[in-house]
Amino acid sequence: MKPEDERPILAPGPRLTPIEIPGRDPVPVTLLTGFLGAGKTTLLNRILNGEHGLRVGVLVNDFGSINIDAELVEGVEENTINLTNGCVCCEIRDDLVNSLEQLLTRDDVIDYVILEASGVAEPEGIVMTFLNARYEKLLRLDSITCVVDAEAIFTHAENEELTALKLRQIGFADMVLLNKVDLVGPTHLEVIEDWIGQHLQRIRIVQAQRCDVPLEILLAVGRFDPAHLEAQQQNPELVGDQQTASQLFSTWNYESDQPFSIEKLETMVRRQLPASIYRCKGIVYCAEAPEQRHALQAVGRRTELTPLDDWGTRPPRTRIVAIGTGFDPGELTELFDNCLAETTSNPIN
Ligand SMILES: Nc1nc2c(ncn2[C@@H]2O[C@H](COP(=O)(O)OP(=O)(O)OP(=O)(O)O)[C@@H](O)[C@H]2O)c(=O)[nH]1
Repeated sequence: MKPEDERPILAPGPRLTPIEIPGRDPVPVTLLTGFLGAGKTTLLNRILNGEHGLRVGVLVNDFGSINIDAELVEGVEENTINLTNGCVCCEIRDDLVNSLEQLLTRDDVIDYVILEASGVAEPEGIVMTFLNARYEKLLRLDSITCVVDAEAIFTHAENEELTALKLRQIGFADMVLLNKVDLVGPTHLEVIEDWIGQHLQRIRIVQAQRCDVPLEILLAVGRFDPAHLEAQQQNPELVGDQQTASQLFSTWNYESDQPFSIEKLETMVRRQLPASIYRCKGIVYCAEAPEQRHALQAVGRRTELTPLDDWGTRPPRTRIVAIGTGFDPGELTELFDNCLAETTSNPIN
């Protein structure tokens, strides 16, 4: 392991007095990693809706000033903490630390913690936070599952930094969920498994559609292995010139009280979203169903617009984020503005 002063981004920080709550065992923590849009929230919801009988505390981190993921996590409002506007691996590490402490020192005991990292997060930095001596009596890192999008894993492969980040997310995990197998054929799956095998050894890979795997391989599995972490920290395939998420990615936010036309929005996102946008997601106010919230999901140009619950007492308001590199924010705003229901001139062709 490198000395701490050489790892300004990755070191856990000098918080060395262990926190202890008498009579409480360390709480197991599962870390969900994986690139933007791979299926982490899908997996989180599957776990939360599964039959495990655990009181789960959830930390969700979105990169961008609007945390859409927190709105897409199903049914654990009071135990969900949003970590917004940065990445828990670096920019908002203190928020992660504070939120963890808040969750784990509450009077009403949490049995399990799941952290969904943002899709741009460097996993090592987060792992080092969990391994801080301050938490050795408070939590136990149980496992790190990396979700991989079988369809999009090689998208933008020409961007070496992006590919290196995806590889690090896989390399620091103790299990890979090769997800979205419905979108690719068996040969492509073999190519991905070979690619992972060429760079990394002994990584368990489980194929899945919509992250549908048994809970038994996800929770309380005790898979985290410090020796594997140490080996990966020295693995020449994974070390490299790590940049912070905000150096590598730009975010764009959109908010509006005016309703969208579902049809215009879907068509625009499918046909006109710039290729430099890796991920776009949001909660949408639609003219066709004004009482109901809709979730907009786009990974590349693959798009889903799905109805959620009613707005209820919340004022209807669209909030969308996009993450990518080298796009023109003004152009993006114009594209979305053109999909508002009352806009008559729409350049979509
Ligand atoms: N076809 C298909 N779509 C999937 C599968 N799993 C997830 N999706 C869709 O992929 C999109 C992204 O899924 P999320 O679970 O939000 O991905 P994520 O990793 O949490 O995304 P970020 O948090 O933004 O990085 C959504 O539209 C999902 O419905 C799958 O196995 N097959």
